[in-house]
Amino acid sequence: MTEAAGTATSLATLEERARARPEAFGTGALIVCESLVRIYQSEGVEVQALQGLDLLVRTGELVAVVGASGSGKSTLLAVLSGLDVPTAGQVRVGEWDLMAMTARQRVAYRRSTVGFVWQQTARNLVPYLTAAENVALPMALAGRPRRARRVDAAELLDVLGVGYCADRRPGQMSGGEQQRVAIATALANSPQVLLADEPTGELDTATSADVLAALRDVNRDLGTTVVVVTHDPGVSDHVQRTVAIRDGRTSSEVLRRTTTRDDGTEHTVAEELAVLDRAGRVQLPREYREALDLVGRVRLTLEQSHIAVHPEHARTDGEDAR
Ligand SMILES: Nc1ncnc2c1ncn2[C@@H]1O[C@H](COP(=O)(O)OP(=O)(O)OP(=O)(O)O)[C@@H](O)[C@H]1O
Repeated sequence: MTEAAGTATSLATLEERARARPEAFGTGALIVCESLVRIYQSEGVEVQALQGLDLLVRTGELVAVVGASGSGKSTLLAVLSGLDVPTAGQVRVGEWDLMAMTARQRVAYRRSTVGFVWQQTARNLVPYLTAAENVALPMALAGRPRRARRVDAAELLDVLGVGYCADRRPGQMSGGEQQRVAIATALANSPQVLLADEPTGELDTATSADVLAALRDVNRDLGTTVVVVTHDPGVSDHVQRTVAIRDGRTSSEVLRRTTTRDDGTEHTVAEELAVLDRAGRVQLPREYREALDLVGRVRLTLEQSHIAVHPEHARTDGEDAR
């Protein structure tokens, strides 16, 4: 082999290796949470609200985040909304590095990039302003001219199906109407991301379904990326992607896909997947652990198409020890 040919070969090999190198975590995602940790100090006791949470959300997705009380859902949303800063990890929304923003950038981020809807209807709307005035308020703060504010506010209320509430104050509307006006208000400055923390927490089942449907409409019709936090596991029946948080980490996801049968009819399939984190950790569902009495150490074997987990004292040649 000539020297030139040898050089060409090694260059090609290097190029191939470079191409094969995995992309950086979160490349192409709108929201990137990587190994997020949030530790609170409360009366001398440390509470780890987030314990290395990874989450990626692409532009245009609607994601529900579910989990038991205390699992870290609200902490995650407070971080994404720019209200709280994690103790460690990386968090990015669009171009914004939320770990490294100045106070001024934080205000700009909260005004332009994200909109929020909270559980408490009273926290979302100013009680002495009408629905139209509430929606127009963030537009005024952003310097939008009065006439444009009026037109855009009316249009947003129509999109949310509450145009008829334009001249009513929050006290003159039902809980569901107030939350839909709150969504319109959160969308006033066309944020890329809408964050909703238990927006249906104070509503009955039927009204909750309406508010979730409104979030779906906003996601589909306006293209806004939506992250909605709820303790209601039933939400996964209404959205395509549900991320479950357990002990401050993403533990599993339910994905719903609509497929078309040969006869043209559509049906939806929901599949629950465990989440493998960046360090290779996966959380085994409690039912599985209890069924096989898995505690402490387990034995892993690599099979051709899967990895098997055996109780420590089981034989791994296909036949369990008695
Ligand atoms: N400001 C704080 N100071 C101390 N501990 C806190 C603080 N905020 C949250 N925590 C603790 O962090 C953990 C996660 O709380 P977080 O509110 O994120 O959970 P959650 O899943 O939203 O719960 P819920 O559904 O009850 O609102 C809990 O143990 C909580 O007590």
